[in-house]
Amino acid sequence: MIEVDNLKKSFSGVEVLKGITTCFDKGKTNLIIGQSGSGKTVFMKCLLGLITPNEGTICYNGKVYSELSPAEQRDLRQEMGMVFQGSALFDSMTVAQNVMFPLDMFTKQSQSEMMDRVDFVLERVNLIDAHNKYPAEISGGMQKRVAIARAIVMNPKYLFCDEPNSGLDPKTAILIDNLIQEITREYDITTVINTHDMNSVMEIGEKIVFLKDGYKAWEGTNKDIFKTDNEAVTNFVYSSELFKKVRQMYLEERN
Ligand SMILES: Nc1ncnc2c1ncn2[C@@H]1O[C@H](COP(=O)(O)OP(=O)(O)OP(=O)(O)O)[C@@H](O)[C@H]1O
Repeated sequence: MIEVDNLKKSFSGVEVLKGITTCFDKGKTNLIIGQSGSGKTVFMKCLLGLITPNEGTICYNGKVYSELSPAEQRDLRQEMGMVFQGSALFDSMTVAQNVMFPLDMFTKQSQSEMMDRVDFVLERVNLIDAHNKYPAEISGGMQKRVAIARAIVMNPKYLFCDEPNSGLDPKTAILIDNLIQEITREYDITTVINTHDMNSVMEIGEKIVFLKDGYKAWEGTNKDIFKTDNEAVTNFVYSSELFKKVRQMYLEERN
């Protein structure tokens, strides 16, 4: 679980996060949504320990990050997995080498132990024959699965995904969403996903935090989002005619 209390961040006197309080539950897919420039990336970088907030606290399973020693902060960061926008695989490494990279960097495991773990996570993301392929030789969806395998290879307690569906067709995007949700539940991970994808909001939005101009303007579940009359949320989520119709049908069905 990650608990965020009154988080504030400014750059050159301009406040970008204006006092965010929320929490992200274990075993759930937690989504951060909001318009471009609303502060999603800065928020996620604070959660990753890459940006130091000016005020407020972030508490990871009971441990307040700013109160930890540098060594404890380093240990905590090793409990975090990250799926970057665009996958961010090393082009010159094979799939297996990409996935093994964190184990090689941060553990003292033997080659065979690391290989076993790589086999296990690649199998978990349904990539059994891709070990020796290079990123350029596999599809975007497969690259994303490699990125997920690499993010979970260290058995993280926290998983952060930045726009995990960018560049994928809608069908593949749903497969990736479902895979992230399954893994989150299976390993009881606290997963936080930064997304623009309304399909993800509807499919896997177990907790949604909506940011607007650096504030938390709304939070709730994908079921709540159908019912809310918060204008900022409805303007954002239902900017598409299709989603307006889906919402209308949902509300009619309930009445
Ligand atoms: N290092 C920085 N220095 C100064 N300003 C920054 C820095 N990082 C972000 N900002 C500003 O903070 C605001 C929020 O940016 P952020 O990248 O978090 O938005 P976002 O919601 O992730 O947008 P997008 O959806 O387009 O990625 C923007 O006005 C941006 O210019």
